[in-house]
Amino acid sequence: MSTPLLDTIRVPDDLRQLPENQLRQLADELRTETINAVSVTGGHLGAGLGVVELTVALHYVFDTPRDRLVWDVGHQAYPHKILTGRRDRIRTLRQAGGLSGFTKRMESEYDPFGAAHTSTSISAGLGMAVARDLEGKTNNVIAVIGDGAMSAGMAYEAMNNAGAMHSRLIVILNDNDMSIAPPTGAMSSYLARLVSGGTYRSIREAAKQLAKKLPTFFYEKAARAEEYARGFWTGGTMFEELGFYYVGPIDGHNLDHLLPILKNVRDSETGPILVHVVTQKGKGYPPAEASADKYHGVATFDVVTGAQAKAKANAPSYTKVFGESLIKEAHKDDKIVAITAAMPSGTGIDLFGKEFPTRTFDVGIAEQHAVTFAAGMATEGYKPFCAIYSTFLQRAYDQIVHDVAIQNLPVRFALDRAGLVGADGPTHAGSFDIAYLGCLPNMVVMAAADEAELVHMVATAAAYDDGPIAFRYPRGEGVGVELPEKGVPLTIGKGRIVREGNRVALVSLGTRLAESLKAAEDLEARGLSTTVADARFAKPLDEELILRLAREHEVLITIEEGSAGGFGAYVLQLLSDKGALDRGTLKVRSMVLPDVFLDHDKPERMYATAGLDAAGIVTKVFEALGRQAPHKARA
Ligand SMILES: Cc1ncc(C[n+]2csc(CCOP(=O)(O)OP(=O)(O)O)c2C)c(N)n1
Ligand SMILES: CC(=O)[C@@H](O)[C@H](O)COP(=O)(O)O
Ligand SMILES: [Mg+2]
Repeated sequence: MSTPLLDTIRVPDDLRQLPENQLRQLADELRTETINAVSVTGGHLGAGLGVVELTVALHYVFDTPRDRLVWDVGHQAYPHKILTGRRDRIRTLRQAGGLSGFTKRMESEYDPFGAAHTSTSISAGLGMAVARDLEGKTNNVIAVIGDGAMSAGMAYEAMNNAGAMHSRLIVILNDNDMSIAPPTGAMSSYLARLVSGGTYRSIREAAKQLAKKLPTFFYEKAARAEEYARGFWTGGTMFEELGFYYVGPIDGHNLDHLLPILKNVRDSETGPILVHVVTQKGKGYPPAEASADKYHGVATFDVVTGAQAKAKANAPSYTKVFGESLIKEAHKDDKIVAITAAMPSGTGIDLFGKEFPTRTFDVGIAEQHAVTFAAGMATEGYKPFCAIYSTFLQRAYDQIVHDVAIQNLPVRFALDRAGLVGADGPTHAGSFDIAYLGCLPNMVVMAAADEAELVHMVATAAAYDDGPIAFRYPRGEGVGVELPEKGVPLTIGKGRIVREGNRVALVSLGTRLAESLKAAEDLEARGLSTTVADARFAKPLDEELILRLAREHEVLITIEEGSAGGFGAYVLQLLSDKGALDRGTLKVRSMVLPDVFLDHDKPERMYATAGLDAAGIVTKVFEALGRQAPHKARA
């Protein structure tokens, strides 16, 4: 479909020149362009489609970028990117060197705040609003937050603060009654009651709501624009109790409603204001409307049929292996329960939930609560498996330290998306968990080298009752090894030798094992006999194994999919504490992710950039030996 009107818009200033009656057409073209772009790049689709009209209306009514528009998460900001000077690069979304899939300050002045984790927008917006007040400036600050993101504690901390500050902050609650999965929790039911049966506040009603509170509201004009009348709702909302002016719910796809209300909100002098906008995730694209959860994040797809390109899987995903292993363990032990923070399908807890609905808890986007909730269950003899992406567990660090580790409670942390994740980029990389968990007393930290190892680690965690235990595994499919019939608990703190040599020792933690084995082949062909060990545990370390490898080899290299301060650092500390570095013959190197936030790309290319592939390992060995790599011997 052609996009003649959209073709005339490069930046929002162009959009603001249009007469209002052309905005409907612009929104339709913007929706088409969003669908077409995501069909070739893959990425987050449903959320963006749901805010097309809102995006047009916000840029039309507000003076962006002078007015600050903060999108929560940023996964819904593709239409915003198209309207803000990035249309020419929109088909590079999430590709190497291309646009980020989220808002990013470095990318555009129209992205005043970067995001990707949820529920930060009200805090950031309030900070901007208060800074504006201190500077005596007059620009608007608008935070757009979803109903799912509204389930996180941070959103309430921000509203609590904003309600008392009286700063002129505008919060748009984009309520599509969806998180990634259907939303859970009392807040979700509360919002549903406010929307009650899909009826929206008409312009007249919204006008009355605002006129009561906002002196500048042009009630009569707005009332004339009303298309239909409904009963006037008079109750107070939770948001009003918190100190916000509340207006809504409003049909977020109806520009005739959105525009006058946003204009009035813009022109009011009071605050904070919350505009409750009701939208549909996936709006305007039938396959996405029919299955909002499936079209939250998509692979490339056929626009006509909606069919997504599915790469042929050579092995089950780690996520699925985790979910199925946990089910097996739970059949043997009825104290096992599973907890997810709004990521049931992403973590495989959806599988567990089908088998054990009463032992599955989706607590909403609330990682901090998930961890302390798990701690509480552990005090009563339950065996909680808290399945959280490595990057999102960062949110719950104090809960891990204060509620779990100090009390030595046996909470099991299943850390999916460990290491580099690819298209979601640095905000979603699971880079830090080895460092942030390994430094905690009482904590056991494991990393699976392949999917079979993961099965055993689930069994290990199920059997281990002496304190907290974590195991990490990456995004995507396994390496294709045969899966064991059942998991067998590992001996805590014991690694394994995978290949024996005598000159170089490669000690891998996690799924770099495959690259370590490739590197060992290469080194062997260049005349260096190489041992490869799978450490399995970052904590406690297999001291005996590591000290033996240090004694018996000239070069010892640690390899991990994590930041500095992790496994390599623990090994170095052990070697130095035990005097293994005092002899002067041993050459030790640790291979970790570089001290930069790596931009999105294919994970394997990112690992190559980081030097954490077979070639990088070989290079590191020869660097340690202080010489160039010789040619490989002929086979
Ligand atoms: C801290 C954190 N936890 C989990 C996620 C994963 N996540 C991304 S979007 C999303 C759902 C957000 O729902 P909502 O705010 O309603 O936005 P919608 O997609 O419905 O537009 C979740 C759970 C995240 N990005 N950040
Ligand atoms: C925006 C967000 O945080 C999620 O949608 C995330 O992108 C999902 O990642 P996976 O595709 O790895 O489940
Ligand atoms: Mg939502």
